[in-house]
Parts: sequence; C-alpha cells; structure tokens
Amino acid sequence: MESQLNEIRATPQGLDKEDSSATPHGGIKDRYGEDTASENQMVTPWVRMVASGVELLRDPRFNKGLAFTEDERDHHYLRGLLPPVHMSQELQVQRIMHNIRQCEDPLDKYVALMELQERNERLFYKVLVDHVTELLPVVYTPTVGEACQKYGIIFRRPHGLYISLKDRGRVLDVLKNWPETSVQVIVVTDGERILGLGDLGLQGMGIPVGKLALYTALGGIRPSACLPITIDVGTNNEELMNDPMYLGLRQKRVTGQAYDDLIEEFMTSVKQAYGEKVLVQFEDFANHNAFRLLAKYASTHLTFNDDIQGTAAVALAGVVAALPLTGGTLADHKFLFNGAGEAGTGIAEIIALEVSKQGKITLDEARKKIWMVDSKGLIVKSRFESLAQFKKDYAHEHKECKDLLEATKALKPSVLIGTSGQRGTFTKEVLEAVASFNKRPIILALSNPTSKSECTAQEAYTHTEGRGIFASGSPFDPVEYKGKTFTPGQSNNAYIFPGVGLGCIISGAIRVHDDMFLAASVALGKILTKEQLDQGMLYPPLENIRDISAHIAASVAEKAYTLGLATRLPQPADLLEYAYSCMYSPAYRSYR
Ligand SMILES: NC(=O)C1=CN([C@@H]2O[C@H](COP(=O)(O)OP(=O)(O)OC[C@H]3O[C@@H](n4cnc5c(N)ncnc54)[C@H](OP(=O)(O)O)[C@@H]3O)[C@@H](O)[C@H]2O)C=CC1
Ligand SMILES: CC(=O)C(=O)O
Ligand SMILES: [Mg+2]
Repeated sequence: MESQLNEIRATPQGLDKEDSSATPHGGIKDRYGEDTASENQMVTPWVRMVASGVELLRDPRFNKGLAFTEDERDHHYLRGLLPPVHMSQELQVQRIMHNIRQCEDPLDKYVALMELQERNERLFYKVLVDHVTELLPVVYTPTVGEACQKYGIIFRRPHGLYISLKDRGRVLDVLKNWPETSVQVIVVTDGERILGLGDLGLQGMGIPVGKLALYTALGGIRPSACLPITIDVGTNNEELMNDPMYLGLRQKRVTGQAYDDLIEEFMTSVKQAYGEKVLVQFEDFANHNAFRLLAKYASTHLTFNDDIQGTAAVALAGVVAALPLTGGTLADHKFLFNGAGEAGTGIAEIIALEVSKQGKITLDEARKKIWMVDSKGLIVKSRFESLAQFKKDYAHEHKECKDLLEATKALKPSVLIGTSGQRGTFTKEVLEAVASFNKRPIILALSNPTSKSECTAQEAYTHTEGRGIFASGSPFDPVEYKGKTFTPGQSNNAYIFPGVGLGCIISGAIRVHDDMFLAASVALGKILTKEQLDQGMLYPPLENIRDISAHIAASVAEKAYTLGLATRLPQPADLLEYAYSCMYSPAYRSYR
C-alpha cells in the first residue's frame, strides 16, 4: 500500500498532476487521482468511512465525550463505551476549568490543555474562548515559553508539521502528509529567537501551535485551516544539543545558501500544496533572517512577519490610546526604544509612517523623533557604517551614549519602549529619569515572556509615582500603589494577528500591505470606549477579543479592497457582518 502511494505521488499523472487544480479555498481535489486517471494509470481504491464507536471517541475533531446524545450513541455505536449520563458542553467546560484550576504549576495547566486539544478539539476551543483572560497566559506567553524550553520532556504527541534539513528536495511531499488539504493559515518558525528566550531549535514548535490556537479561539479561523510548522535547520544552543531529550537535529544551524534553499523550497511548496492565498506568518525568526525573508517574499506571497508588523500595529494602538492622557499628538512625542531588532524597528517604522501622514512631513523627518538603543548603546550617526541595514534609518546625529540610562538623560523621551528581551533594563534610575521629564510618561515593556520584561508593573508604577502609563508584552496582575489600583494593559500582537488573518481570508487577499496593519491598529484603537479611555486603559479587555478580531478583520479586508489586493468579489456589502459570519464557533454540532 505504502509503495503504491509513493508511486502515485511520484507519478506526474497522479497526485502531482492534481496539485495544479487547487480548489478555491486552496485545497487539493481528488487526492488519490481516481477521478482523472486514465485506464493505464494506477489509482488507490479508497472509501470514506463514517467514524463510529471507539474511532469516533478517539477522533479529536468529532469527539464530544459525554455530550453525545442518546440518539448519537445509538447511531454511532457508542453504547457502553461511555458512562450513561449526558453532560452538556457547558458542564464539560466547568469540569475542565475545575481540573485546570487544581494544577498549581502553569506548565501542568499547559499540558492539560494540550491533552484536551488532542482529545476533544471543540471542547478545547470552547474552554479557551469562554475563559480567554485566564487561559491566554497558559497557551501563550508566558507559559508557552517554558513549554518550549521543556518541550522534549513534556512531549506526548506531535503537534504540527516538522520540516528539517533532511527533507530538502521533498518538502512538498512532507506537506502532503499533513491530513488537511484546505489549509488557509500557516505559522512557521525556525526556532532561532523564541520570545526573548533565544535559540530553542525545534522546541520552538510551541509558538506556532500556540499562535494558531489563538487564530482559532480569538480570530475564528477553523482549526482544520491552521497549520503550525517548524523548520529545523539545527540549533546553536549547546545545552539543547547535549540534552538527550532534545527532539531536533543535533547539528549547528545551517546558514547561507543551504538555509535559503530550504526556505525557498518551503515557500514554493506551500503555494503548490495550498494555493496562492495561503497566509504564511513568520514567527520568531532571528532578525538576520526575519527582515530579509520578509523583503524577499512579501511581493510574491501572502505573508507577513508578526514580530515586525503585528507588534508594530499593537504598540501604535497603545500609544495612540495614551494620547488623551498625555496630551498632544503623536508627533509631539519623543520615543526612545531599548532594543532595535524586529519588534523595535517594526514599531518605530509604523510610528514614523503615522507621524509623517498626520504631520504631512517626510518619513525621514518623522524618524528623527525616534531614538534607539541596542546592545552597544545609542544608535547614532557615528556608528552608521557598522549598523545592520534595518537600524540605519534611526542613526541620528548625537554624541554616543553607552547605555539606556545615559540616553534617557540626554534625550528626555516621553515614550519608553522596551523590545530588548532583557529583564530589568528599565531600572529604577531609568524610570525615575523618564518620570522627571514628563507628567505622564508612556512605558511599554514589551519583551516576553514575563521573565524577560524590561520592568514589572509594580516597578513601572512605583518608580514613576503612579504617573506612568504602562503596558507589557506578557500580562501582569493589577498593582496597588498609594491606595490606588492600576491595571496594566497587555501590549501583545495577539490583539492583531488573528484579525489580520481573518481579514485576509474573508477578502481573499493576495498580498499583505503595511497599510493593512495601519488599518488594524486604528481599528483596535477605535474599540476602546470613552469610559475605558478615562480609566487609562490602552487596550480593550481580552474578554471582547472575538469582537475585536471581527472589527480588525473588517478594516483589514476593507483596506485590501481599497488597495486592489482583494479577490473575493463582489465585495460583501457589510464586511463586519461578513467577518462575524465566517468565524468558527466551537459549539458542538449534531450528528445524524
Ligand atoms: N509584545 C509583543 O507583542 C512582542 C514582543 N516581542 C519581544 O521583544 C523582544 C525582542 O524581540 P525582537 O525584536 O524580535 O528581537 P531581536 O533579536 O530582533 O532584537 C533584540 C534587540 O535588543 C537589543 N538588545 C539586546 N540586549 C540589549 C541590552 N542589554 N540593552 C539594549 N538593547 C539590547 C539587540 O541589540 P543588537 O541589535 O545590538 O543585538 C536587538 O537590537 C523579545 O523578548 C520578544 O519576546 C517581540 C514581538 C512581539
Ligand atoms: C509575542 C511575540 O510574538 C513574541 O514575543 O515574539
Ligand atoms: Mg513572536
């Protein structure tokens, strides 16, 4: 059977021929070639089976556990395989939450949720949707960071697709092994910069899996359309390479042509497998690859880099939301970044774009309001020659400053943004300095996970005497300071990418344009009510995230139509209503 399949795969008239006839949703028709094969070609005699009995209980897509009705138990041979009671999905959610809350260690909660996803997919998403604020820190940052670090130990079953250097020349075949054919969103990492935790090699897989869980729970993309992928090109993490539990290739990362060739084959193969309109989100690549891969593929594929573009949109929305509290316009502020990589320069660029649009000044003039510190100190003109390309636009005339504190004192910024992945770099002295120049300084400590945050919420409020307007990449609990409770916002691209993805899908976008992220940012900002703004909130509550995603999707789709990048024609009259109508609901379906 296997050799037959291989033969069919290798036959030009077999599966490969069918690749060219992708369905409108990017799926592949006629998987085994039986419809179009001529008499002298081999086909596979396959049958569709209605899942029943134990098979049905073991299929996470269809399993409902104790929620199967009496009729369903009769019709699908389930009698005796389940205890006799019927339990509603709502009660199942309560039971799961009870069990999750019993776990003291967040990693145990993570493992419990992953096991639920493997057992009963709809229940997993229902739990996540109904308890998003409580569970986001478990399936996403910060716990997902720990899960990646301990991936080899907690590994039970594979999630997602693993493409390694061993697969060079047959990446398309690997994609064909994935059971779903109508994939619409891929999140891919090569594991080199996992959150602020550095090179975790193949163990970075937790990130695409987590991001795609959010695509479904927060953005309503159906699970079968989501494909998490890790590209394993080795790791430079010695500790992992010496760890007997490590599951990736035990070799140094390949670079140069060999790396580029594998990525090129991957990018070509995803289009062949899933069509032109499959969205590829690059996630947690190191910056030496992230910028150039984005530049290379943005004009040929429907793709974006979440760390550069998604983060930019969410940070801009936060700063704009803070303006009523600080007074003035965006252009009136001076920005100082600690960290000049993907997140930092991505945010800087979108802010500069917005300032230039609002103030009708050139992009270069707008960039002059933005300063950046990297691991070597303030980025200034005298360092120009030695700077990576993506930093050069921010090398302004100034004397050298060796670190953030010196730069803060010299520049007197009103907005401090941390994207360095370095815990504690917003020191007491830095925070006190920024508070001494501004009535209401804006402080965004965006590095993830919590252990890498530039400062804690407590530090931000304490060292600014409660005047700081603060948000962080990973969540912090509310803080009491001098009898007042401060609730920090979470400035994380999770507010943005699910809606952007949904917007691309509902409009049939063929490319992602920067203006679509600008539209997403504006849409996010608009959702804040006056009351929330008055309370100093920079981001709307996560409880409303599915509404937020629908609004972002509608704005992104509208922008795609305006830019001539949308192919779903005619344009739906009401894009918001259409976005809602396309969103996956995790409620159980009835089986005939
Ligand atoms: N909240 C959110 O939604 C997001 C948060 N992030 C977080 O941002 C952090 C950075 O990510 P990313 O930009 O992609 O990473 P990069 O590796 O691209 O950039 C890191 C930057 O930090 C600089 N840096 C390192 N050490 C110091 C230091 N001691 N002082 C000042 N700067 C320093 C580096 O300097 P040099 O260039 O000299 O090496 C580099 O410019 C991560 O923790 C990540 O989790 C990322 C995306 C989204
Ligand atoms: C949130 C995110 O994408 C990161 O920290 O990398
Ligand atoms: Mg990321």
